[in-house]
Amino acid sequence: MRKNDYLPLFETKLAKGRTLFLLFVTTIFFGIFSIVVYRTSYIPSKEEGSRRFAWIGLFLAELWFSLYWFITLVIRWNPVYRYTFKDRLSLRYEEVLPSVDIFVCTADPTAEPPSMVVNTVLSVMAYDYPPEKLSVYLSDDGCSDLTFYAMFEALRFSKEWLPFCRKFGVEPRSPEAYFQRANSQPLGGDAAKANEWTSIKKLYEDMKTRIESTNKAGQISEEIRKQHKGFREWDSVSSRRDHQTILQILIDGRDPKAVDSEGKPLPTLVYLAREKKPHFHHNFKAGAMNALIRVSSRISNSPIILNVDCDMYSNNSEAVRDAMCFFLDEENGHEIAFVQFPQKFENISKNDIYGSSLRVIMEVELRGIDGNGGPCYIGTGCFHRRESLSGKKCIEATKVDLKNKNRYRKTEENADVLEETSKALASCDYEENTHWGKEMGLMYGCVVEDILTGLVIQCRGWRSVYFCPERKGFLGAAPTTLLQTLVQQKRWTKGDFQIFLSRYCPLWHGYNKIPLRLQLSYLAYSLWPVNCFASLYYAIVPSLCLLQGISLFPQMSNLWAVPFFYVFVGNRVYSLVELLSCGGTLQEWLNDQRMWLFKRTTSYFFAFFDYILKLLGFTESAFTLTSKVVDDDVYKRYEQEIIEFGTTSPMFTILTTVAFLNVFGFCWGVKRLILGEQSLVLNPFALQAILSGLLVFINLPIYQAIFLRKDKGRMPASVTYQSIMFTLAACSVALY
Ligand SMILES: O=c1ccn([C@@H]2O[C@H](COP(=O)(O)OP(=O)(O)O[C@H]3O[C@H](CO)[C@@H](O)[C@H](O)[C@H]3O)[C@@H](O)[C@H]2O)c(=O)[nH]1
Ligand SMILES: [Mn+2]
Repeated sequence: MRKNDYLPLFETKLAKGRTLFLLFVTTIFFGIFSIVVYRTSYIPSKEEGSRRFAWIGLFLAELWFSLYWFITLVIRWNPVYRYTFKDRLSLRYEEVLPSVDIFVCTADPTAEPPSMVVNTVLSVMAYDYPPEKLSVYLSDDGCSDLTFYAMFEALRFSKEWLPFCRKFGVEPRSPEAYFQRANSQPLGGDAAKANEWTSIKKLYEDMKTRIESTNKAGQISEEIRKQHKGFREWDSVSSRRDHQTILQILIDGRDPKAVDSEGKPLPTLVYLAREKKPHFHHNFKAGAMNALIRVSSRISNSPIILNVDCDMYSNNSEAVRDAMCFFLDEENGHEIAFVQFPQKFENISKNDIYGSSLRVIMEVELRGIDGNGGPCYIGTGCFHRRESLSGKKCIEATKVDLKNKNRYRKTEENADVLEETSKALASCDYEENTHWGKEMGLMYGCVVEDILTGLVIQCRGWRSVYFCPERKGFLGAAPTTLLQTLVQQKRWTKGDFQIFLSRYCPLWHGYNKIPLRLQLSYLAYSLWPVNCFASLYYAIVPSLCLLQGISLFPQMSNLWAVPFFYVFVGNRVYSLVELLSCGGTLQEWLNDQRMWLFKRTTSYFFAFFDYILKLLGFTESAFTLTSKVVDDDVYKRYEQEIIEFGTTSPMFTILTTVAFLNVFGFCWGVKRLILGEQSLVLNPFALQAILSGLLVFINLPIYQAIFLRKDKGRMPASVTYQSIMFTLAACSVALY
């Protein structure tokens, strides 16, 4: 055994059941191999023109699926589980814990209500960590005085909230989430405690009411404006796209008067709206983060940076300590650039109707990618080493000593002076002719700045770690309508594809820098959009061929049908078991299957063409913000798990057209099975009809939305008409 001092601060365990997995994979592999043999040895002759054509297309689609299957296999090869020892951390380093800068990003007071932002900010201010070592920065790309006002309220409420959290070990430390959950049982029934609970709850609710009514009014009253000098800044703001830098240190942690109601120090709290000018590209979230990196380096300069989206509150007050177990580990800590926590969501419907919990990605795939060399950076819930964001390679980095005895950084400047002198760091032209966005900070030019930045950091020799504590570290808001989900997926898909085709392609850029299996893991996401072609083909052509009487699969009695069955059923059963084993339900699996079809035929398809249009210079990539608010009516349907259509969108037209084609194909298929002379097992159309039948089953909610539903979320008539036209066109092409 090693000396006590050197007991590691974290440990890594490998997943079990690998032999079984290997066995299963081998059988699937033989299945795929047999399909390839069948497809190549029975290619229809040239005389059967259209059948030959359809056959080869199907074969190509199957080859693509096989390649993609191989990549998902690489991801599942070697999942790892991480565990931390926070008690050892406290024993060894309690006095010298590193300080942490926490960045929260928000961009629009309408899509991201200030009352939500406040909760996120309060939750991270209340971490179980020495408060004098925490600095919270809010970046407001919406440059909204409403959001600033909410921060001002947070500053006052934190003086009561932080002591309350400490005293009662509150979890989670977002007041909204806490009061929603603990409502029925205020702290175990003790009268004094109950009183305290009631009074802080009232304080919170009053604050929330004030924030929301101010928000509704759309402006700040004169009375409030007098209470903080910061409000005056908005006198010279003409629009959110054109304004000076607004930097306000709301709480200055160095100030001995900055204490909570128990006299304990408060964390530093800073509001920043970086400068915006019409002619400067602001690079969305990556630009905001880079401005924060610079500004914070003057104000607190903590060696560790945590970044969260404004909709993702801290759900586990010990998460900072968990992260430190990795960074401070004597043996492996020095090469770890970031510690990524999973994205978990609190607003998932019972059976995750839109598949937005990303359960399999979070529970299975990222663990696997961690085993392959380190998880990707997924934008939120991630602790970074400041040094690794500065563009340095791992071996070149000075490895600043993270340990820190000093309570505060020694800057003599008082807060007002500090504000003035730091402003320039967030101005539009600061980055001109610098390496920011290219070598330093988060990378520009990609709508998934997170994935790209993570990849580049890993290629500089840094490691990363994926950590899923039992009590979820962060909880966010997932999109709650079908269209929002598809649009979000489109942004991700487009961004990942853009990386694939750029000079940062994991295959070239990562060559010899990161392990091959990590390069391949990145491909799983980069190649998402290409899936659309194979999927659209498989969802449309076999159905159309049923109309025309072209058979594309072996008869059921034929031995060659076995691999088709086995590979299809085997893989579906595997995905079901996988989902169930990480806590999903059967219905959730079905929903997930449907969403995969929907995403592949719409989001991926549009992402692909958007990218091509951008390449040709027709469009600029934009970051379409996911709205975090929806109508009550819409939300009710979400909770009842009724799929929301309700608006016209080309995405819905595609979905509906495919659904109609499947119905036609299926009806014709059934007709052929009934009228055919052979029995079912001998009928050459049986497998194809089953395929169309499955697609019809998956698409059932679409037919419902068209024909049966009366609510506002039903399919708009114009979408239906358009789709009928497309369907008829496709059918007539197929038939004549
Ligand atoms: O110009 C912008 C646009 C967005 N944001 C912030 O970026 C975050 C993510 O935006 P959201 O609309 O919630 O997108 P999601 O699809 O939910 O975000 C996921 O995907 C993004 C990359 O596409 C990552 O940056 C995020 O961390 C990740 O959660 C939010 O806090 C926004 O306030 C900005 O600060 N400035
Ligand atoms: Mn989000």
